[in-house]
Amino acid sequence: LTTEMLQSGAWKEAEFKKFNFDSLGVSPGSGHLHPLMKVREEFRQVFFETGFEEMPTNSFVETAFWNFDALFVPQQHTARELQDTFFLKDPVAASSLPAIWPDVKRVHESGGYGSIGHRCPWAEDEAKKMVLRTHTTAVSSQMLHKLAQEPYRAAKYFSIDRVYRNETVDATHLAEFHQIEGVIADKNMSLGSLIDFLGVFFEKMGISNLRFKPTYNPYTEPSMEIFSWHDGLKKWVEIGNSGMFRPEMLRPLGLEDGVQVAGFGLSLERPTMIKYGIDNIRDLVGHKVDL
Ligand SMILES: COC[C@@H]1[C@H](c2ccc(C#Cc3ccccc3)cc2)[C@@H]2CN(C(=O)Nc3ccc(OC4CC4)cc3)C[C@@H](O)[C@@H](O)CN12
Repeated sequence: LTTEMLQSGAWKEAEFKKFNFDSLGVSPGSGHLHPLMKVREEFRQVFFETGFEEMPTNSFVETAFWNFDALFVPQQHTARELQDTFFLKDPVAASSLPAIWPDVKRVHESGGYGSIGHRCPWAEDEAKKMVLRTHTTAVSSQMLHKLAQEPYRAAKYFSIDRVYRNETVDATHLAEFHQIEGVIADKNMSLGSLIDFLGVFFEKMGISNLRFKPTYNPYTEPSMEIFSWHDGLKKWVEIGNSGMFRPEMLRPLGLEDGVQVAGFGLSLERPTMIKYGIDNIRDLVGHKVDL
């Protein structure tokens, strides 16, 4: 049946076969997950397999309190300056802070729980500022605070979501990237058990032969950078960061002495770019994505 047959009326004399309503028809070009979402799904399955529950990370905006202060990040830390953090203009600040803020202030200014603190001034107004979260640890701190409100239980939480850093962008860094974070709360958690767990976790992603290097994070002590030998590049590649959360963070959140919490993190973009052989992050995200 053609346009000409319809226009000339020739269709009236033509013989047509019966319409087959059971035919499948031409399959449409199907959609597919973005590479980042494919790799995100792989990590999510590994977390579920290892008994983690997913954290609610739907709020990109957090107070500086949860993003920094509750993590024992001093108010004078450079990470809290405009060059590293996106501060909101509206609303510029939260109207109030969680009830635990006096204990957080005390630990920052004069220590506690065996710590000498930062011995720097701590202002409520600084903690009330609204920021685009610079790490998903801003959610982990709130989840640990909630956990502390219940009778003690061991818990494993994870999140894979967007975080924002006001950094200069280059071929492998954008102001927005995805952080993968795992947090394990237990009464028998040690650095050794964290190292063992990380070996199991990364093995499930096909990454073995890990090496650990001491490093510094404001909210974890000890802290370790995680490295893996990359056969293609013939060199040790930094694949993440980890550590034991400090008592100066855990105790003001309400977690009792004896509860240890380990945490680790990596980005989603780096493994995705390596897996798909993408050199420039703009080929992964942005308007010109021809997959
Ligand atoms: C501002 O950038 C931070 C980001 C991102 C990162 C770093 C630290 C954390 C963290 C944490 C943490 C620590 C303690 C407690 C809780 C969370 C999360 C993401 C990656 C972390 N990194 C990173 O992802 N590298 C990586 C990961 C996987 C990978 O897979 C390959 C197939 C083998 C390859 C590389 C390391 C570097 O890329 C680093 O230069 C960039 N880092």
